[in-house]
Amino acid sequence: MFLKLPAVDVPPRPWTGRSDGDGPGHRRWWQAVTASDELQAAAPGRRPAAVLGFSSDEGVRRNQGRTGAAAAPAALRKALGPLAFHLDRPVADAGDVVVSGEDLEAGQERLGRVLAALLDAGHQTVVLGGGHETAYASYLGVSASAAVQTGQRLGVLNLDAHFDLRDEPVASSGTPFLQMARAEADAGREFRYAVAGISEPNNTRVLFDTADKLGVRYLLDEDCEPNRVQDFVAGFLAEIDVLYLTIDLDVLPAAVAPGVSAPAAYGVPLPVISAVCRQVARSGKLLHLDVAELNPAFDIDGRTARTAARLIDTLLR
Ligand SMILES: N=CN[C@@H](CCC(=O)O)C(=O)O
Ligand SMILES: [Mn+2]
Ligand SMILES: [Mn+2]
Repeated sequence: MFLKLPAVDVPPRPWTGRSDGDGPGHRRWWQAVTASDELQAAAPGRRPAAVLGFSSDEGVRRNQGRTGAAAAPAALRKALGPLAFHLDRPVADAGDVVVSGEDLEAGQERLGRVLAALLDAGHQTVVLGGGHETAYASYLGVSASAAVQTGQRLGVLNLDAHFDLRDEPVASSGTPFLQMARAEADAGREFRYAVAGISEPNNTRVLFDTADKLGVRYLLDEDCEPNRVQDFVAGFLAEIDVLYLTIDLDVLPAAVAPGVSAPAAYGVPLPVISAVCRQVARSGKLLHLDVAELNPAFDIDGRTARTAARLIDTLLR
């Protein structure tokens, strides 16, 4: 029984990559990924993964950043394609939702509808952003999913140099978590939001005050020493049932993540971020994940996309 999904804007295309042969021992991601027309409702057991692109620049443009993130889903697939496939679950590509012109809100709603359908059919979902306005699109899907609607406690863990809690008249890549806080309050739920990697000089006093008012748990980039991050994440996971993990690639040092709107002068080292991903994967609580803010136009050697691809691979183990 194939899954009927709400329409995407660009259907999945065949993946490409290096070929060492056809046998299972030679398998790479591009040979393993199937198109979403082969997506089925998940049988009990290891959840199949579904990848969905959110091609959007509009949030970054509204937030006065350097645009280019609309090209990120394609760049992320290109970086994932040649990786050796060691996962013990199938992966399907559901195509892309594309933000056309300035209508960010309509695009976020479309993404949310497809995502909720994938989640409710039992998939481990991965959204390839987009600027960090991707997070609000992800939230629309996650909050509409049966898991959250039936009362499971949702936690949002953001790996980011920024709070993205801006109070602005229009939504942007700087506002998604304040939008979520308001939506959760409207739904009568507690907003559980934690951020690791906050750069003090890159967030104003107003943003810290907003975080404190909302009860946001955060760890500064300079405090992201391995044991401390592990305790921080473990404490957060203990209070929730299902996790939405969002990785803003500007949490990483500019040397490994130059291709973002706002490269980090300090950044949290990749081994620390990777350890968080392993911890989250092991927890069994990961409902949904996304990666955001990749800007291929500034991505020297594809470093940022390669790093993101590796983290996605780690999270699906
Ligand atoms: N997505 C959010 N971006 C940051 C950008 C900061 C900067 O450009 O320095 C923010 O709004 O805080
Ligand atoms: Mn950021
Ligand atoms: Mn962000």
